[in-house]
Amino acid sequence: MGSQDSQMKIVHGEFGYILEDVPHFNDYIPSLHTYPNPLRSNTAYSVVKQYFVDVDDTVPQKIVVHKDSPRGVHFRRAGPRQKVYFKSDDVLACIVTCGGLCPGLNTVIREIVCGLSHMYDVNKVLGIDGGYRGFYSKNTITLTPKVVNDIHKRGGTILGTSRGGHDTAKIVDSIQDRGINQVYIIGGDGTQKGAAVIYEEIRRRGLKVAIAGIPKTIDNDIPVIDKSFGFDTAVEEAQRAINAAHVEAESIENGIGVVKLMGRHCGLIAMYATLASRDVDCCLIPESPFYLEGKGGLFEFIERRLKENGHMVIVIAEGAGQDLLTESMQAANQKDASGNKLLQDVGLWISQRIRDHFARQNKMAITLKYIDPTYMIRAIPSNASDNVYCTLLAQSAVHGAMAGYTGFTVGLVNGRHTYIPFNRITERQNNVVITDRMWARLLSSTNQPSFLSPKDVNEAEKEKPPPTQLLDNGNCEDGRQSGKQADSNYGTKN
Ligand SMILES: Nc1ncnc2c1ncn2[C@@H]1O[C@H](COP(=O)(O)OP(=O)(O)O)[C@@H](O)[C@H]1O
Ligand SMILES: O=P(O)(O)OC[C@H]1O[C@](O)(COP(=O)(O)O)[C@@H](O)[C@@H]1O
Ligand SMILES: [Mg+2]
Repeated sequence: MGSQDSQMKIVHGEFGYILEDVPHFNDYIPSLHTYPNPLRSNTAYSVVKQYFVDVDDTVPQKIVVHKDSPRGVHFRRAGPRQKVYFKSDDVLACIVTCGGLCPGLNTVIREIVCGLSHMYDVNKVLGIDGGYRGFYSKNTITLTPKVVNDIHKRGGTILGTSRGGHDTAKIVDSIQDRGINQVYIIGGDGTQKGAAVIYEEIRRRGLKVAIAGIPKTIDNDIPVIDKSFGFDTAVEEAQRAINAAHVEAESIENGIGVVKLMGRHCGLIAMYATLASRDVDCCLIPESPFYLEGKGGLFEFIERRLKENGHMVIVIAEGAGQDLLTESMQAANQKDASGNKLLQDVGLWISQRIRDHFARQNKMAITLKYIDPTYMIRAIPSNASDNVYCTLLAQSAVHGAMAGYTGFTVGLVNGRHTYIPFNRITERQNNVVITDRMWARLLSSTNQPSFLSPKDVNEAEKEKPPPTQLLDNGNCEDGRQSGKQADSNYGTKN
């Protein structure tokens, strides 16, 4: 490997190889003592050939390549290392969950506690109560394998969560005062930004404290990673609402079922729930503008679909059409404690607009049922495959912290578990790219109008990354600018 960037720990190798590495204690603490990994004598793991990850193992961000394309960006492969930087008895770990709920939070908590205990004989783990503010305003919860044994069967987080309340200095004071030396932070983009500044402060103070993030987002809008835990569970649960809407709609003449799903800025839940269901006639998402009246508008489409089929189902993501909701502007600039914009209820609004339209037209009597399962799809336990996924994420985080890595987020990249620098997952958000094949698949499955003029397509195209995956979005000159580009993300990969 060649030169190293002092700011971002970027290592350049041959043939355009780039490693976007994560920090390590060795970067700022000299002459640290190391210990053999206790897994060497663990009866379950010691029989595995090549159980330990080679120090040079890295994972490419882009897997679609041509014979002459550069090797591109890589991330450090997650997993256990031969040497660890903590003696088991010396570890005092803590876990905190922040931001909105997501299926699988409890599973990740469980597997961090069990991973630390069963793999590394670490038995001092604290739960921080109620998000970041719990570091300085509340007591901690003692977490043992027994305490967390069956929490994966429950929705929510046994630790509680919150928005707002991030005071970096006070959080790091609390970490230092309590003697905590491993911090596991489970949360979304806001939480990971918070984790990044905690790491910076820890490093500034020269503390041997590992900061490990586990990315959480129900919307699946964290870039770089293949998908976020709990997303599949949420999409599955959304099917129940869509089914109910369909049953209601098809049981009555000109029945319309409207289902509002989560997605402030990103329509991935709505898109996948629609693609999975096949009962949906129209899916509306924040990324795709639409209009109601006139030729090519939503009302015209509803009329046509009702004439053809006698019923229809509309799925709308909560962030869709916000620009159209001008009536109640007084709430438009309200924000939550974390600074996230509060949205108007687009489901209620669109339901009323559809009712008004058909009442005014007086040519077709409709019956509309509005179903709002918003919180039901996230306040549930994770499904079986998300449980396994959560387990591997948690174990990756534990292996990384024990091996002395810090300032990283764990994430699945092209099917392999990796350590990703915080900035790569917080610098922008993923979303549906409406000029990509996945959205085309949706349009073709619902046969809904795209609501796009050629001008809109051009606009969307400008925001898109280059047409092949050959250039790495994060590093090609033009790729950094757009917040709306496709990544190697599950949601947008096609
Ligand atoms: N830029 C930031 N710097 C530090 N902390 C942040 C930042 N953005 C959000 N946070 C904190 O992260 C936590 C969760 O953020 P929030 O946006 O509510 O949820 P999510 O992590 O799911 O995006 C909150 O405690 C919030 O104060
Ligand atoms: O009502 P709350 O708790 O603020 O959460 C609702 C919002 O959180 C989200 O689920 C996004 O949260 P995450 O992506 O961080 O999980 C949005 O889709 C939704 O609008
Ligand atoms: Mg967020």
